Amino acid sequence: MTVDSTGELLIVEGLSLELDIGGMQLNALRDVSFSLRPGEARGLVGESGSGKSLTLRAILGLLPPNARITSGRMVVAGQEFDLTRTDREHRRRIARLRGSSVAMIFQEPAVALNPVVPVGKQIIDAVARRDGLTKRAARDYALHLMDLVGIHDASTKIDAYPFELSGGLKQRVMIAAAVAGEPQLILCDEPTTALDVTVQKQILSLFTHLRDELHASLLYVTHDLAVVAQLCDSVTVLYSGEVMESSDDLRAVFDGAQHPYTEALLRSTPDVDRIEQRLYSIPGSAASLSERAGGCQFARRCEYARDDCRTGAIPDTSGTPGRVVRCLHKVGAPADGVPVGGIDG
Ligand SMILES: Nc1ncnc2c1ncn2[C@@H]1O[C@H](COP(=O)(O)OP(=O)(O)OP(=O)(O)O)[C@@H](O)[C@H]1O
Repeated sequence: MTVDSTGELLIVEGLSLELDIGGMQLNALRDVSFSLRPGEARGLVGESGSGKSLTLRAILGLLPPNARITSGRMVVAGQEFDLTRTDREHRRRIARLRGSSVAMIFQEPAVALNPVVPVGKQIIDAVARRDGLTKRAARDYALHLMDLVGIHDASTKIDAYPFELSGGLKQRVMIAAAVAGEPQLILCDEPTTALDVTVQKQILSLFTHLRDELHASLLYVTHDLAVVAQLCDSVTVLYSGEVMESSDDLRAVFDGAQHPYTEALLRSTPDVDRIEQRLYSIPGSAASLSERAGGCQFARRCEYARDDCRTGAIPDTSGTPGRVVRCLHKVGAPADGVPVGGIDG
């Protein structure tokens, strides 16, 4: 496996992105950085609109036409990319990553699967992109992949059309096609959101299984910290296009979130061990792209916010290697024992 000299499989550094909306250039991502070791699963967490999908799309070179990367560097499997480049050579290099080192699993199988082609053929086509496989070997390998992703009667299902399969099975087909190229890195964009709870659990177990089988790294986008707890080793929390908190050690965040937004997210995540609990709901809503101001983006909803949070860039105040906390008044810091406005506010 090729990795960066630092031992990381993926490094995203200083990714900033603007969207052209009605002629206005609006910041959608600002200085987003994180990395992933071989075999690691990192959760990329945040509410709707926080920039999770745009981050994945920037890595894959699949951005919408009105998006422009204004800064950012990426290293994938030892290859370096200046993400601000848009020339053909750069686009070709990034496109080459897709289907080889990097695979993407989308939220909606309907988007990724062709409705008029049998699912088996779609997996075989993905398999056939690998060098030197005969038709027969590609079919056998497709059957193996279907088995790997838990499609038990693969020899029957291989000829089915997507509409003949349940949502969970379609998701498994999409995953089989995505891993056909034996990717080192799998990017997942909320792949269980459209599924019911039981199937969600099965698909999450499948990802754990695939990680073990393929030794792949996962970058898993979700709004749900409970999913991250189940699947991931590390976490990066996004809010309004900026990293609020990030840790190579997931446990450290669950045991002691330092950013008020992470703490609020944890308080609003159901705990299966406590049935009779009232879930916390973060007051207010995130600013729209055009309303985003300087300072900490979360300040307008933050119980701990003070005047200094609303101006200037917010530095990383973590002081711990492998951890980032962009907050001037961290949760649990001595001066912040009592949140401004009180705990019930
Ligand atoms: N092509 C686009 N044109 C205009 N606005 C866009 C475009 N793509 C994304 N946005 C906006 O950029 C912000 C970030 O979008 P993104 O899809 O990355 O969020 P997300 O965290 O993945 O949200 P969700 O969980 O709802 O998918 C949102 O406010 C979204 O509406």
